[in-house]
This record gives sequence, structure tokens and C-alpha cells, in this order.
Amino acid sequence: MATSLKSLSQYTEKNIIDVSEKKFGIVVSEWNDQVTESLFSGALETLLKHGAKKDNIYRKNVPGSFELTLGAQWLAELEEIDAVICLGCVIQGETRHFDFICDAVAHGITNVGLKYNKPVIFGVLTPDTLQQALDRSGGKHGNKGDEAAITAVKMLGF
Ligand SMILES: Nc1c(NC[C@H](O)[C@H](O)[C@H](O)CO)[nH]c(=O)[nH]c1=O
Ligand SMILES: CC(=O)[C@@H](O)COP(=O)(O)O
Repeated sequence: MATSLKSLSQYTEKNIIDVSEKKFGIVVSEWNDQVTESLFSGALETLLKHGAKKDNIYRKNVPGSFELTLGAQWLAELEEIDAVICLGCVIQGETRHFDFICDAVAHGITNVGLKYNKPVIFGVLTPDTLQQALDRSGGKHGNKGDEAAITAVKMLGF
């Protein structure tokens, strides 16, 4: 279902557990930080809403979305981290660079989760325009950061 037909901030209460004893890593891309900071705020708020302790949430920044994969690996390899949330925003430009970044990040993040056998969440917007990104980071279509955080919570309740 297209995001335009649902809110990224609405979710079912299935598989939602108390995460008060869980530890989360959040990797945030600095590219398009107007958007990624909103994604982080949404993710943080959602984790706290479901019982996560602020002291158990470890944020690390990376330069761009392409570096999210390595940043996620450096957190996922830590035994004490239960789940990793990756937040980024890759906006289509004039060239195919967008395609290469999005493909690399999607596959990379997937592989980190499989390698370390823990939830590593793809909270990366891949819009054509900045407005589409703003709409999905606390705008009319909700917040992808909320979605990424509740996905991590739900996976821990698997
Ligand atoms: N154009 C965007 C980028 N580009 C930078 C890359 O992510 C990477 O940091 C660089 O290629 C060096 O490895 N990153 C985004 O997150 N969003 C963009 O729109
Ligand atoms: C996704 C990108 O890296 C993009 O912003 C780069 O823009 P361009 O393709 O015009 O060089």
C-alpha cells in the first residue's frame, strides 16, 4: 500500500512488548538533516512511549546514508545492543547516484541484520523531492522514524 494511503505513524498493537530492559542503537545520516533529525525525534519518542529508557538508546551519526550500513554494523556487533534503527533520507538528484546509494543501503542493512541475527531496521526515506521527505518525517503522511522504531519493538516481540 502506498504511503499516501496510510500514515507511517499508525500501527497495530500486535507483537508490542515492554522494551524497558532493551538497548537500542540508532544510526542517523547527516545528509538532509532537516529530515533525518525529524526521523530521529519520531523514533526516540516512539521508543520512549513503549517503555525504552533514554539511557538505553545510543545514537551515532554518519555522514550519509551510504555509511548507515557500517554504522549499523558497529552497533549491531555489540552484544548489549538488542536492535539497531537506521535513519536516512536519500533524495533523487540528476544522476543515477540515487539508485546506487539506495540499493547499497537496503542490501547492506539487510545483511547486517542477518549477520548479527538481530533487528536492523531500514528507516530510510527515498523520495523524489524534499517535499515528499518532509511529508514522511512528521508531515501529512506521518513519520518514518515512528515506523522504524515500532518495527524494532515488534521484531523484539517476535
Ligand atoms: N545524495 C545523498 C547522499 N549522498 C552521500 C552518500 O550517502 C555518501 O555519504 C557518499 O557517497 C560518500 O560515501 N546521502 C544521503 O543520505 N542522502 C542524499 O540525498
Ligand atoms: C542521491 C544523491 O547522491 C544525489 O543527491 C546526488 O545528486 P546528483 O545525482 O544530481 O549528483
